[in-house]
Amino acid sequence: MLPRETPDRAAASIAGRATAALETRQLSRKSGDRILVHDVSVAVTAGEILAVVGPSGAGKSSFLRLLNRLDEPTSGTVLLKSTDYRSIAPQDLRRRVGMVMQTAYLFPGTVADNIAFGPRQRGEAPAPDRIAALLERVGLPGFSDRHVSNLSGGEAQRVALARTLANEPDALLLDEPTSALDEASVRGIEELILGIVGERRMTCVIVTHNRTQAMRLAGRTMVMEAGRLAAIGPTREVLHAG
Ligand SMILES: Nc1ncnc2c1ncn2[C@@H]1O[C@H](COP(=O)(O)OP(=O)(O)OP(=O)(O)O)[C@@H](O)[C@H]1O
Repeated sequence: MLPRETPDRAAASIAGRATAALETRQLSRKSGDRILVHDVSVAVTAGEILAVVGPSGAGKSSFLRLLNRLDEPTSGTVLLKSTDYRSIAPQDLRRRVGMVMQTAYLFPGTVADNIAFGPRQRGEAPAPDRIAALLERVGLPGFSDRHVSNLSGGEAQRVALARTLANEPDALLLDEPTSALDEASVRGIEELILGIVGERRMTCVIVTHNRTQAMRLAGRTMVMEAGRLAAIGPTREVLHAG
């Protein structure tokens, strides 16, 4: 039996839902008999960073990939600003929910070509000024004409972020975005993430194996174990309890 909700709790839960920019409802994915993600319900608000931590193989990346339908849920769904994401056209969904992976998958060409890619697909080629402004924002002024093969790992991650920002997403999904970088680049990328999420009021979900990174970035943290949500709460409480 479900626990009964008191009127206060019910009101709080309705208020929480009203402000949730991204919400999963009993989100699950199986592959054959294998449970990758099971029954995860969580709501994230605009401007909030939620960290997802847990042991290797716990389903963190699998969970993230469900949030923009890179993989399809077996059951449950995701709401984006209260709209079921299954009713959003895939191209629009990918624009609204940007993703940056551990390694930046840039295609051969210049930095500007990469940043213009998303908008161009929608017939909205961005002006050079706009590309320059995005590059300025990610700390790469003057990089427009650089070929991506000449970028360091940290620079490539900054370009990946700028490419995502060019789509003006509502939500940003980050899968171990700094784990392939040296320590000096890590802090720079973390500051960038904090800055852009705050100023654009984006919703951000970051998978990280690095607990101190979760402390630095995320107000709340959820712990996954064997595909399930094992704990969620303020990062300090959750990680100190673990
Ligand atoms: N498409 C798939 N089919 C079957 N099993 C899969 C598939 N994708 C992932 N898995 C398995 O599901 C489990 C969860 O994988 P996932 O990559 O989501 O975990 P993770 O918590 O992100 O791990 P890590 O921290 O090592 O990256 C793992 O055991 C993985 O081998």
